[in-house]
Amino acid sequence: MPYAQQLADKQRAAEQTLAAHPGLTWLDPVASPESGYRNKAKMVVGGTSARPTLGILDAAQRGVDLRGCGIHDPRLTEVMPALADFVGTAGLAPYDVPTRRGELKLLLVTVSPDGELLLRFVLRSQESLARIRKHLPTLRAELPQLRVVSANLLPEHRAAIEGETEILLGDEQILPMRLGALELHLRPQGFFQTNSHVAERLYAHAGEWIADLDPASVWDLYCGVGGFALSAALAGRDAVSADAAGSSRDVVGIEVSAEAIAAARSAATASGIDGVRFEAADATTWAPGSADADTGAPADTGALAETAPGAPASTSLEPSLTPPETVIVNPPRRGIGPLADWLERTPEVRSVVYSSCNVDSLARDLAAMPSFTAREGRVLDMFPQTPHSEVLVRLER
Ligand SMILES: C[S@@+](CC[C@H](N)C(=O)[O-])C[C@H]1O[C@@H](n2cnc3c(N)ncnc32)[C@H](O)[C@@H]1O
Repeated sequence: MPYAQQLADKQRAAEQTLAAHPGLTWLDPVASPESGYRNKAKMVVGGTSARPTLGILDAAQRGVDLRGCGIHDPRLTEVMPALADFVGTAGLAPYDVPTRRGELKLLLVTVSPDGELLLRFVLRSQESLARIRKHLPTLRAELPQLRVVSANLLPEHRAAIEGETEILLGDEQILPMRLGALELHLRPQGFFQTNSHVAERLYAHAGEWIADLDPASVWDLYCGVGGFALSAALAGRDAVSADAAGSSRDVVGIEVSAEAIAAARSAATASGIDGVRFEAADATTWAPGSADADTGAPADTGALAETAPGAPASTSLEPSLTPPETVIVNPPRRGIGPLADWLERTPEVRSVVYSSCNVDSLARDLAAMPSFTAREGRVLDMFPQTPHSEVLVRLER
């Protein structure tokens, strides 16, 4: 399908799905490079050690090679031969799903906008770790852009991309992801938007809305490695003052993945952005718990569980335990669930910036927040050649 038609279809789909919001002004959609846009390759390894396939499994669970996939950044495609050779050199047996034998399940590779790589071996066990370590210097010599390398353990026989245990294979654990004025940090297990070009536009646009709203306080819920929170902290600062530490805006980022929070904190420190704090918590209980704490009702959240009885509830996160003026949400496809109801009944929150990768759950969540008016919306084509897109909406109470 011609790219212009893809974009027009996505725009129409978003407008139709959100047709219940007549006050919504749609801005021009943000286009992406139509190929080579994906910064991460998730390659299931099949075949044999000598002749591995890197790609997907077919219906019979046999490997299908997709190393030339056109949506991958070309800098990922060009390293695939070296990675396939490494499978043979290190004697890594691809995991065979039908017989449940073998060790190497996936290769996960991310490329930064600067061309550096994060490489992860998803393994059934530690059996092949010594051989990976032994041959890694040769791979690093061949691919000097390899910055972070790790092994992830997925011992169970299940259709998952990765397991919980991560073993670093080298000193570096951070891949810097430079997106315009923002430098984000990616660690092996954190989520990152898959299209760096469009992610840069997404954070910049959200930052423009925050600069325009100019709230004293912002919560970024589902903050991942902190793209929206850091953009919100910098929003409205000019280039000169952005160099100086300190922001008058109080920003809190909440995310369930501790790895992502560690990356967000490290990016804030590296860029000298203070006034922004990141905490690992479940946003759906953390936000209502914090707000309840402010009104004196008992708080029932992990984030507040360490607060001594009778002690001020703000000890863990001073002074942001009162609801903020603006909330940014960027949830997984299922949407924000109970947070829609919390936003609806929390009058301190005057505006919401909602970034959604699923316009159906976005429409459902907005229907649960009738006190807010959707003012502006924008389709950002994060996923060309697929029916998916990112939709950014600005809501005001
Ligand atoms: C679509 S990603 C967005 C991440 C981030 N805003 C960004 O731009 O990279 C959704 C994030 O929500 C996190 N998440 C999922 N459920 C959560 C919850 N209940 N509370 C907090 N974070 C959650 C995931 O770990 C993931 O990082």
